Amino acid sequence: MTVPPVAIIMGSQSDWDTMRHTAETLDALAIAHDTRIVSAHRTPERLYAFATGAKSAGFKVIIAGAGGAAHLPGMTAALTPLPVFGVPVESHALRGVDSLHSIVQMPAGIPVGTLAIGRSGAVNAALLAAAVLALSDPDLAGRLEAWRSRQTAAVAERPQNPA
Ligand SMILES: Nc1c(C(=O)O)ncn1[C@@H]1O[C@H](COP(=O)(O)O)[C@@H](O)[C@H]1O
Repeated sequence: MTVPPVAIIMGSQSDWDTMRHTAETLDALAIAHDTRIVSAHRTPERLYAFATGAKSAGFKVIIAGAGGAAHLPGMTAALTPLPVFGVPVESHALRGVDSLHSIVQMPAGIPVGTLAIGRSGAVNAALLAAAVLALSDPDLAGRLEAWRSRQTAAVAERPQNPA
């Protein structure tokens, strides 16, 4: 079985509402991906097995979404040499600021590329993964360029119903 280039992992089923935007953006770029629930807190052995085996399995980039005390992206980065992008999921109590701070403040030596809180971060994690993969995939580079051109063309010059 061929392993897709991107793994999307998330701490809980409840993160899917955010992380589905990563999956949808990768779909729009025809980038195959795998989605899994992996939690540093609740399923530490699953995390260890996944992260230590991810590179040899054939994954190229890992996108990790988590909320609250969001240790998942950092712990994943500690266990693999692959690039890890972290998406702070918006939490109820602190609106995702806790998630953001947990993911972004990594100690020097173990990087996590941290995106914005919520949907924007989930979309941009996919685009960043696409940009990395496009460095060695000219077809994907073309698809990414076309995606951005469509986005530009979709922005109206004037707002509808201006106040
Ligand atoms: N931050 C983490 C980790 C982790 O970092 O390992 N595992 C679960 N969680 C987060 O807990 C939040 C609440 O989870 P539940 O909705 O299941 O209670 C989720 O946003 C999840 O990412």
